[in-house]
Amino acid sequence: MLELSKLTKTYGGRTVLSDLSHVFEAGRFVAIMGESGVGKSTLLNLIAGLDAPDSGAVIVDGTAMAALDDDAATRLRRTRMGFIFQAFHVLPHLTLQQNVALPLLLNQENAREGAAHAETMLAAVGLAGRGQDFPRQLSGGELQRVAIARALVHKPALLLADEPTGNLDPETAGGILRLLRAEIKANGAGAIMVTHSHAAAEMADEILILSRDGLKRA
Ligand SMILES: Nc1ncnc2c1ncn2[C@@H]1O[C@H](COP(=O)(O)OP(=O)(O)OP(=O)(O)O)[C@@H](O)[C@H]1O
Repeated sequence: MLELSKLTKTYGGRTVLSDLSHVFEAGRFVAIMGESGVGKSTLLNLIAGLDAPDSGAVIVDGTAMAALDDDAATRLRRTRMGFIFQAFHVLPHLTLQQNVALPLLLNQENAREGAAHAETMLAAVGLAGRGQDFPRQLSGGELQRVAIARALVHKPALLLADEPTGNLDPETAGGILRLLRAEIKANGAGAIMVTHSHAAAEMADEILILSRDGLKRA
């Protein structure tokens, strides 16, 4: 369970998020939509711990993230969360198998088991036998499937995704989102997905709109 309590974030004197509170239930797939510049990515970054709020708290399973030291916060993020962010693209100099195994290695899983586990996950996203390929050999849609495999390989309780199908054609995007939904549901994971696409948002269990008044059901 993830609780946001009175989150406020300002940039250079401009308030982007003001006293925002919301409870995200475990295991629910939620889409967040809203006008450009309203603060959707900012909100996701605060939840991910990539940025800190000016005030308020991000509370994961009853623990306020700010109450943890850096190591504990990093550990919690690595084990409990998965990320599909534009900035965390697939690394070009690693094979697909190495890319997907990365969260497992960071979580101290041994390399051989990690590699086998990564291959299983690649197969689950339709890339069986491609583990030794490099990202340059893949299409945009295939790369996005690698990002999904990497985000879910360590079975996080919560997936955070920022425009996971932003640069894909509608048909490919639909396939990716069906896959994303199937994988999180198979793992019992929750997800928070920021998107401008109504078709993408329709794949979620619930759509929330972020505005100056906070998060409201669509
Ligand atoms: N690191 C930063 N420094 C300064 N201003 C920032 C920073 N990050 C975001 N902002 C500002 O905060 C506001 C919200 O940005 P954010 O990217 O969260 O909006 P968004 O709703 O995700 O927009 P879009 O839908 O266009 O991606 C914008 O005005 C943006 O310029």
